[in-house]
Amino acid sequence: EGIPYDILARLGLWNPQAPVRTITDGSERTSASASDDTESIELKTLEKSNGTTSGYVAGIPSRKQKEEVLVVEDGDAEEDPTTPTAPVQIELSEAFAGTETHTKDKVKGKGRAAPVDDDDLRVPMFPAMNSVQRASQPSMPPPSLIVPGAMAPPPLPVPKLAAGSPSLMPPPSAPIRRPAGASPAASARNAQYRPTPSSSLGVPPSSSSSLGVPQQRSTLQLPPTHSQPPPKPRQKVILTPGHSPLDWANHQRSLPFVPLRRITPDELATHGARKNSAKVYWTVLEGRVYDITPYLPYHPGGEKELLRVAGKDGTKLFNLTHSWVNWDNMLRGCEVGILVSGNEMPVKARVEGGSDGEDLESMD
Ligand code: HEM
Repeated sequence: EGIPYDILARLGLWNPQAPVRTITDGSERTSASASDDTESIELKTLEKSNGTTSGYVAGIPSRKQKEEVLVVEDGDAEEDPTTPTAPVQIELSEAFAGTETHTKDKVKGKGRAAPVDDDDLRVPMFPAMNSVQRASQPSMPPPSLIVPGAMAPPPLPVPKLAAGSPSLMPPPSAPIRRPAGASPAASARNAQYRPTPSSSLGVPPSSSSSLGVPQQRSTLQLPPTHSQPPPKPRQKVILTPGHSPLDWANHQRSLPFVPLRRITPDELATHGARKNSAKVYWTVLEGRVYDITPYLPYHPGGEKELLRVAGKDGTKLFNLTHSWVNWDNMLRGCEVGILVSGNEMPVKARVEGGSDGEDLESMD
């Protein structure tokens, strides 16, 4: 058991040239000093009590002997020699003045032969590795780790953050990717979240174009459709107050009933947008003649658009514009007759040159 003393000697924990060695060799007490005599006496006592000198091997004292001798040096002969106290430090300090001290526990505790083992001696760094104190003295290792004959721990790599360091590449410049269709204002807003090229903490830019990968479109964006031209902007007409569709529905019911009559294209033409002093406008939807004059201020598409069909058949244009509109129901109170050809008119009416006063019931 125990650590070979040659290893202890290499590690500086034991010096064969130290006075301690002469003390343990009881047969060589010829030119001892006063202190040596005292130590020899105590050694004899120990030999008596133990009855053996088994701890002495080739002039190198065993650890137990060292402890006993150290107890003697401590001046307390009755102290338990196995008590883990500081005498070892005293002895080693005297043997190697100016060098590092080691406690007995470190040698004895786990029976290890390497007191410089980092697992046992690892202590928190002070100053810290990246502290200002260490930076001012970069070559000075921690004093608690100095062991004679042992290598100092290699300095931990400290990252160099200084600009221009040849070991570090400069941060790549972040390409500014602007999505298609983004407004300059939106790009300006997003710019504050984009890492600047000078920032070393920014996320490295991922330039997909440099990798040959086509840039992905946003999944929220509708696929482009080139089959149809873009629709024209809707021409919204601001209706005057009190002329909403609901208002028209109420107003239509209040219109007086007009007996339906046969209306020729010539009579229809007299109710057109031009040369109409009466300002009464008629139109035809699927053969039925409607007076659209009261509806003009209610038309969501505006009066101008509605007057395009005044004095003529407006079925085609109506359906091209809004075929979904239920014109039959909307213009029920505005109906004035049915469109007939000139040949369908009675002879009397044709001779008289008009159909005014001829309703459909009288013609039947
Ligand atoms: C002849 C009887 C007509 C009636 C009863 C009528 C009725 C209506 C109605 C109810 C709407 C609203 C449709 C909706 O919001 O979905 C509308 C919108 C419109 N109408 Fe007419 N319309 C008539 C004739 C015309 C004509 C001849 C034109 C012109 C060619 C026209 C042009 C428009 C336009 C452009 C709109 C869209 C207004 C908007 O965008 O809000 N309408 N019309």
